[in-house]
Amino acid sequence: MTAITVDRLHKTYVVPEREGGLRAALGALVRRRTRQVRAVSDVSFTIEAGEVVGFLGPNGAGKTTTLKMLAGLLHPSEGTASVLGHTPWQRDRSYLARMALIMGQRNQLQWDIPVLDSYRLNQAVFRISDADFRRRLDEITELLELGDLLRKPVRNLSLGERMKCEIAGSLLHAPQVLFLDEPTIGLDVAMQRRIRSFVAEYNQRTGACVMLTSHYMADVEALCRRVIVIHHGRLLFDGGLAELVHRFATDKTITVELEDGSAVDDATLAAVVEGRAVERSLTGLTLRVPKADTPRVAARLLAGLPVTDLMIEEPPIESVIEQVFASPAEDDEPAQVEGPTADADPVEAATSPGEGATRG
Ligand SMILES: Nc1ncnc2c1ncn2[C@@H]1O[C@H](COP(=O)(O)OP(=O)(O)OP(=O)(O)O)[C@@H](O)[C@H]1O
Repeated sequence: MTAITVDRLHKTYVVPEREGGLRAALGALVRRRTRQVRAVSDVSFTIEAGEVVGFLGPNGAGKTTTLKMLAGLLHPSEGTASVLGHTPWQRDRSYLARMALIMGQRNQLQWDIPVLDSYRLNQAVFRISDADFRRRLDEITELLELGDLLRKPVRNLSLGERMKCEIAGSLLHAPQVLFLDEPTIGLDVAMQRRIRSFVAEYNQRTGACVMLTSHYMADVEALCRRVIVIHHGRLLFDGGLAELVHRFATDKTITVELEDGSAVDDATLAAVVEGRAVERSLTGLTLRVPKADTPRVAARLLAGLPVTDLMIEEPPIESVIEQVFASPAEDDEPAQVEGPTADADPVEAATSPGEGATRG
């Protein structure tokens, strides 16, 4: 069953443009200049129920804007989307009760009151029965090891503790679609791992569909078999993680172990690798070669050096992604227009009972 359908979605922000100085400020009162920032351009994809999909792109690619549209916080400029059969920006109460947007850099919980009190607030907002609330809270408390944290005011929690409590609070209404925007940002490696395994567990237990943005490739590798990559607002790739590496990786890494790594002199090594850059280690060496040259270079290494072991690998996902993101913009020059300054998006500015779980 398809959970999310996005069809030719566009979002252009209209932002006021002001020059410094009194003269410009006075001029702006009668004649305002605005600039259009194209954040999302013609993006289409579908996601099936139960899928966990990585939503990748460099800073400013349009990920958060897309997630905000799907969570109903922003109206698109053009295009349509359907999530669980709802049009997100219509903000039906029944839709808000079935999804959650969790942003690593935003707070949902009330700063000065104990975590549990914020959860009680969510219970009232989402009309969760006492029995369901207790059962879900017990389950999540155990999985995330929340323990005593529930009684502490949020301001006394560490970043990692707060993030665990934020995630737990956003799941008490048992959403079927999760939009996770950098849920592990700034957390130490152990906490990242804990959150990752919790998301995997939640997905397996409930069959919820998850869209995840993260700059940590470990999150993506652990959770997502499929990735959607956007760049400059446009969809660049939609497919398997392995396929992404295969399609975009131009090089392979060859690592060899040598009988006595340090004994190979520079001149011999340079001749064998034909002057390529080589990284030496205590036990051998590593070099990156274009895919097509891999068999020939491997053969030269085996013939020319005292090799005890040889490995050929795809480059790490981080470096493949870096390569993908390095591709130039097609037409991302912001269009300059003159006109009235746009007000804040009415949906984004709105407050409603559902906003407890859909912060922007
Ligand atoms: N409220 C806004 N008003 C004007 N421009 C905006 C607004 N929000 C985002 N943008 C612009 O839209 C583009 C896409 O931003 P968005 O936050 O969606 O990217 P992102 O992929 O989530 O980036 P990051 O990884 O840095 O969070 C950027 O050029 C950004 O400056």
